[in-house]
Amino acid sequence: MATQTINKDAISNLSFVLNKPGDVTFEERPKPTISDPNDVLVAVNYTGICGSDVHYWVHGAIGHFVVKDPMVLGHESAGTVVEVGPAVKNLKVGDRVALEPGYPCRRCNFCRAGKYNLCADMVFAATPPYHGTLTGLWAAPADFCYKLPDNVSLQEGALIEPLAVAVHIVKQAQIQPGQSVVVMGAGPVGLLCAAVAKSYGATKVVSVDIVQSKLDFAKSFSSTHAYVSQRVSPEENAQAIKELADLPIGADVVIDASGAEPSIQTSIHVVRMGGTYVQGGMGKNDITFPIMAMCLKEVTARGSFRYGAGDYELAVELVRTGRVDVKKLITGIVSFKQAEEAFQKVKTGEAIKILIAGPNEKV
Ligand SMILES: NC(=O)c1ccc[n+]([C@@H]2O[C@H](COP(=O)([O-])OP(=O)(O)OC[C@H]3O[C@@H](n4cnc5c(N)ncnc54)[C@H](O)[C@@H]3O)[C@@H](O)[C@H]2O)c1
Ligand SMILES: OC[C@H](O)C(O)[C@@H](O)CO
Repeated sequence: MATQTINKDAISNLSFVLNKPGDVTFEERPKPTISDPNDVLVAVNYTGICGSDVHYWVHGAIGHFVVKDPMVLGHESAGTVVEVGPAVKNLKVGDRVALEPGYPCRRCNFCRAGKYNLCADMVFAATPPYHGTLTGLWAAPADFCYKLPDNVSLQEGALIEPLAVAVHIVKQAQIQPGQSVVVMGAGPVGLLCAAVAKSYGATKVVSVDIVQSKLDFAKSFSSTHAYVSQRVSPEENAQAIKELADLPIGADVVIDASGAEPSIQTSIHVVRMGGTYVQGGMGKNDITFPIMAMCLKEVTARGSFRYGAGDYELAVELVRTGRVDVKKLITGIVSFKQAEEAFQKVKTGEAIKILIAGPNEKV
């Protein structure tokens, strides 16, 4: 099959580049091309801002990932296919897709086992040294681009990435119908974890945060209960959560989507004997952790990192079927040239999700 193209030359590849902490510029970068017959070229329509983008913008590093050279930010994107490689079977020009932004080696044991998020050779957008998706054109393997159903918008498509993070966390938690779930943190990831937990059949979903307005939103979104964490001991906060949600023996599952030390400590005290705890939040590298409570309760503790086989497909399906209404998380949409202002709003906590329109998109 011959390579199809549309109007690619008319598309700008203006990109939002982080030069060093606090220093961002717009730059017309060379257009990517299809280098593998299985690749597609996508015009990026919308990109959400993740906490990690903000972290790189402010600090220039996350753990051992350090921005040493200028790097294009962004990895939560949806776009429109403008060119397909000759071997691509699943997509055609004009298809609207959610972009999965990490490309594993496909050959190591983790990749072969479907746990490709653990691949040591992962090439992940906007994780140094790799450029991100706040750009005009993006080249990607076609099987990491997920066609959006007709009833799912491109704006919703940009929310598939954080939703896939939540899907992976909830899968790690192995939630069963009728179970109780406490979610620490009511930022985008925590909110989406609560919604996915509910769609997995959890009947009590308690959101915990330190900000009342976030919890008000959580209640309107999908949580059955909300608790404002107090400046008391983790044991006292855990007891108050149990009383609030009528969970005398504790919650079946606790998910941390905050990364905050007090919240992680409270989690272990609020989970029931034999319950499950999943670490989704990324905070300090090391914290004080209540190992005795974990040991005596025989807690099953798991980590969760990005997403793996089937997670993007399920995220798209949850949106298609209306089980998770990601539209409600979109606080606003700004033009590409307003990207820095949007970053500022996310940093100050003024917005849940702001989408940045692609450089070729009219707002
Ligand atoms: N595991 C992964 O693959 C993965 C992927 C994306 C994001 N993350 C991480 O998930 C976390 C959530 O992401 P987000 O985008 O929602 O971030 P966010 O910063 O918007 O949300 C974190 C929330 O935690 C709340 N919080 C802070 N201290 C708290 C405490 N003591 N108790 C309860 N809540 C508290 C904050 O008020 C905020 O609402 C972050 O740590 C992020 O780095 C992990
Ligand atoms: O959603 C994916 C995450 O934001 C990334 O893994 C980032 O936190 C580290 O590269």
